[in-house]
Amino acid sequence: MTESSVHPDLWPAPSASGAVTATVTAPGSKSVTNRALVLAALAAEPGWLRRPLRSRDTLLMAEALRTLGVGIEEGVGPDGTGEAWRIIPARLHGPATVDVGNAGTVMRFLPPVAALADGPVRFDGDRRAYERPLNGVIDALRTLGARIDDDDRGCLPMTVHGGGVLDGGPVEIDASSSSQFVSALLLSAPRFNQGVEVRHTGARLPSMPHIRMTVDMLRSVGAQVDEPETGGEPNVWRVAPSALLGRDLTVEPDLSNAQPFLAAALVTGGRVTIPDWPERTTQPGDALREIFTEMGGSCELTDLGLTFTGTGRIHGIDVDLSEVGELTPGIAAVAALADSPSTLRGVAHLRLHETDRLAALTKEINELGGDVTETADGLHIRPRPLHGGVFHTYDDHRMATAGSIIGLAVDGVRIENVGTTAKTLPDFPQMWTGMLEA
Ligand SMILES: O=C(O)C1=C[C@@H](OP(=O)(O)O)[C@@H](O)[C@H](O)C1
Ligand SMILES: C=C(OP(=O)(O)O)C(=O)O
Repeated sequence: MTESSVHPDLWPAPSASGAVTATVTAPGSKSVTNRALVLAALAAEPGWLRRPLRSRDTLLMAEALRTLGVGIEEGVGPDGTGEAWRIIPARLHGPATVDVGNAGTVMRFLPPVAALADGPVRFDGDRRAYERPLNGVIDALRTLGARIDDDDRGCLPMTVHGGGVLDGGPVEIDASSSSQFVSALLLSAPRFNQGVEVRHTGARLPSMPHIRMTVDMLRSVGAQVDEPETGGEPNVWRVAPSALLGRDLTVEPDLSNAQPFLAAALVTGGRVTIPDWPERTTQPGDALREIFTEMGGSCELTDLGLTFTGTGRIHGIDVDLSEVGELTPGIAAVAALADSPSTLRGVAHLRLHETDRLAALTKEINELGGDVTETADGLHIRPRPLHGGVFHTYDDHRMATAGSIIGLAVDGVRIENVGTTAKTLPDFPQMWTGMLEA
């Protein structure tokens, strides 16, 4: 187990002296980068990954794949522009130890890859990673022919005893606690002897855009996928066995990490542009265009990117966030500053994220004078005048950015361990102060 650190350091979140006007370039998407790395590692030929996100979660993914034998050369692209990684697939092998940190994508996407490796692969990670559900992946892999030693606990640490090949075939899983169970099985499935048929049996399935992202990216490297949204059976995904192409992929900016910057325009009545906002995307962050508009701004997608303009007034919202759960902390922060109450629904599974996000948001906003209550599947937020204080972050990058949003409007907010943003956005403090000085 890698210890999650206790950080005595407190970062004074800067308040905004007026309307923020800035252009902020968001680094690459975590979810796209880590899917692209897995697919490139499983391909039949080398590929390129341009503008990859360089953060804790993606560097852990790259390091784990290297440990399994994959070549990943970090450098600039063939035309000399921007960062590009060359990924050279190779025979996957153990013995190896994979550190997943607290990355859901690493702890869920890599066990199926390890099942295709020759030799034992041990998985370990942060203390919190031991508590995050993995049973959907472990049970499914056993059904599909893998041997896994997890002391029957259904979570980390564990060892996948890869046999070099995996049968694959039909499997039922309950992915109501994380969409990543489904994505994990689909991503490696072209390399299973029979491919896979995943049938989700649970009552709910969160984060559907992330499953769409998995399906889209599989298809873009040549995989054949049947899925519910293009005429397939409800709750069933099928991936045929096939070789995967090595591609040249440019990673989109991380729209969920663009959230705090867009929120700054909303909260201060300013204007923020995020260049390279994709016209079409499976990223859940695209929903911010609608959600933040409803909360009091307007947005425009042009050749310059997405420009969001605030009005200086923030309205409460009643919204089901089950599809876009990772946006919840940022929306809760804005809602705490609104002129009317908000209800955020459909996100019970956030209790199993980096921290219990529903409990953490409730406690931290209330300690600044707020009035937030937890519901069975979300939050009620009644705005109150807030005051300064310490905003604890529980090793959760999105708690740190949420606290910073509040700090724009409330003097004296200090963020505990702002460095935890390195999970997906290592330069956050500099980007944030840069935005305010622009
Ligand atoms: O597949 C992915 O890249 C992700 C899926 C979602 O997970 P859950 O379905 O567990 O919420 C999301 O919250 C996470 O940040 C990234
Ligand atoms: C839930 C998140 O991360 P993970 O990929 O670790 O699940 C997140 O980034 O909000």
